[in-house]
Amino acid sequence: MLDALTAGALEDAEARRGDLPYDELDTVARASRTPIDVVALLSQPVDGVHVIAEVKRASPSKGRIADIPEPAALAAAYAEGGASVISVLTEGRRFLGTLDDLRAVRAAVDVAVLRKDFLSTRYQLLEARAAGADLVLLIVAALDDATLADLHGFAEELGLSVLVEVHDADEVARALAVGARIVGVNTRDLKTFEMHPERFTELRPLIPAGVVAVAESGVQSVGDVQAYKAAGAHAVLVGETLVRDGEPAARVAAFRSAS
Ligand SMILES: O=C(O)c1ccccc1NCC(=O)[C@H](O)[C@H](O)COP(=O)(O)O
Repeated sequence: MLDALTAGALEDAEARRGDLPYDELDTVARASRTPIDVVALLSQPVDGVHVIAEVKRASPSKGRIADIPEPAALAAAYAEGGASVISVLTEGRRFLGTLDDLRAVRAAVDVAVLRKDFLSTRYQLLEARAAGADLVLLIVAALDDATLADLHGFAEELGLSVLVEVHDADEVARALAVGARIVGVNTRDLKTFEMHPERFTELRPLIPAGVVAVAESGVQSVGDVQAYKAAGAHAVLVGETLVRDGEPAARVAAFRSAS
């Protein structure tokens, strides 16, 4: 599944590259607004926990989840509720996201924005910066060590913060080896789609002080957030629960203040 998602995202980016060559995009990206330092942002202590609130229409595990005709309006609600970061899924084939969603969110809110996608090339990082992202996702399981190191270094050169996603101890070690400063433990098994919330608690001791720890996926209740905070999460990343909620601002605020 991960290989297919990564290959599809690459194919779509290669098609866009036909319209906007690498060198032109590089110029546009580097001239765009200076990204927010998300490492510093998520390192700031808060009473509760930082919330990364996701714009998510669909997923491989659930199919269509929510109609989101105006991602900007949803992002504004998330910001009103106190989200520290808005995550925008830009993958088109299974998550039904677009880079235009990210641009619309960027234009609507001042808070940090994450490009959540299956990124494997420098071109896709340039796209993220040009569209207004502050933070990009790199999934350790989808990348070999050399590519992970190259993309991590290039993202930082562009001023982008990087959320490095892991699923097990070996991947934590690989993330730290490239200098990851934000490590996200995805509690969803990307092969079986089963949820393993205990995985965050198991892996958290392997993430050193000074590195931001994010608990990703499956958060449904304030109790879930409290458990992740107690286990040492600086932030939680929440998608489905928020997009299904009729009052996303209130739900973000409740998660944000969980302690
Ligand atoms: O959500 C999926 O089904 C999925 C399947 C395969 C790869 C990635 C997938 N999700 C991406 C994410 O990481 C989640 O959207 C994110 O962590 C939020 O999860 P949730 O709160 O459970 O919607």
